[in-house]
Amino acid sequence: MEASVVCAHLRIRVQDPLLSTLRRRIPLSDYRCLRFKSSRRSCYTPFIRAQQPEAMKNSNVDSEEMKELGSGNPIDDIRMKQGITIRRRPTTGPPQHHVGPFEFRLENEGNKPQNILEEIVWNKDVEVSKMKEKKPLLKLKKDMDNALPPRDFIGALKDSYVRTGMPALIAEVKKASPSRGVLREDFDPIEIARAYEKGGASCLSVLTDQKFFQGSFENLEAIRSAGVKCPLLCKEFIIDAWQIYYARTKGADAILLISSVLPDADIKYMSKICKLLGMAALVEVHNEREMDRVLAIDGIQLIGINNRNLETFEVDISNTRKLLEGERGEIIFQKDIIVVGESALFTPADIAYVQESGVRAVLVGESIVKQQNPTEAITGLFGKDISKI
Ligand SMILES: O=P(O)(O)OC[C@@H](O)[C@@H](O)c1c[nH]c2ccccc12
Repeated sequence: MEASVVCAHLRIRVQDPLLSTLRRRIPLSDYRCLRFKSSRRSCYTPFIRAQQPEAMKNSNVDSEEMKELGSGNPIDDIRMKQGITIRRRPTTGPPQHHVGPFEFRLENEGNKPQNILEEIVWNKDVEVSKMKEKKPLLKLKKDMDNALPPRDFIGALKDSYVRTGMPALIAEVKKASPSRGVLREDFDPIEIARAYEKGGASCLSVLTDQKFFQGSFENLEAIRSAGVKCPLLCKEFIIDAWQIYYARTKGADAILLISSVLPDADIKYMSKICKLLGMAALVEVHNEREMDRVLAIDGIQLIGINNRNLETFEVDISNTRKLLEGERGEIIFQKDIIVVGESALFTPADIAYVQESGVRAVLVGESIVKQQNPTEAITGLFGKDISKI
């Protein structure tokens, strides 16, 4: 007898000796401590999960049932069901796979991130653990008493849209990116922030990731302390609620939640924390599936459609249009959600295109940060001086 089961990355064949041993010889109560070495395939070491799925209990498991069982790991199951391809960093050894009642690791499988976004997230995991150790949440909460008060990020976008009839601008203070390299050598964050404000930006986005974007929390704090009035988005890869509190202590008024990284439960929980702290959450989506997930969550007020795929770096501004067509656009309209068109916007025609698609705000970095005079760059991008409207 042989059962063939498929999981995310591989197909394994569980051979007869293993299955029949499972059926005949193992008392159910001993499942948790057993470990099998497969003599035929030395590359994997399946062992039995502590909790037995119901279907295993009658011990007549055939290949079809095995397929139905799912991974048995609730967190992985949820992520998979929601189409989240970005995996969290395995803490030790190669990643663990789950097939029906089995957990196993492939000894030869590299413990490497599959794409740049995954690499960033894994790196962030290590970084945040260290930061949390230095400053546990209780201490951090004390720092929040001294933080400058949060400002109305969404209100600023709405006011600007109503006033100008053009998408409100979230201008990004961005030195470099993994896809474009260094965008500006003479990078003075405060000077750039002031220039953006002068050019008519409603809000600013400040990259804080050091390793991949050459950003920092010092930049965020410095811009806030310099008296720049535009509300500030902390552009960070958030994977832990601790980071939201940290961003608040550094003067952030909004944070980014990336739906290809975070399951629905995290998005719900983290956006609630934002509300409690008086901050906004910009929830980023890149495809229809992510958009549908986010639209099904109550209380989401701000959605960003990224025209850049963070896994492959491909850019396509028609993505904004695609995700706002038909029923999705209707729901967004009814819920009065503000949609932000993100990335790869360079010309007045690009701005007009995303506005016609239904966005009320845009998030722009490269095209304005690269130019010597960012104030004039904004006028060039919109085709007019939006600071005077
Ligand atoms: O520089 P651009 O192409 O104008 O893009 C700005 C912004 O949309 C981009 O930096 C961005 C969008 N979502 C992100 C998530 C993480 C890091 C960066 C981003």
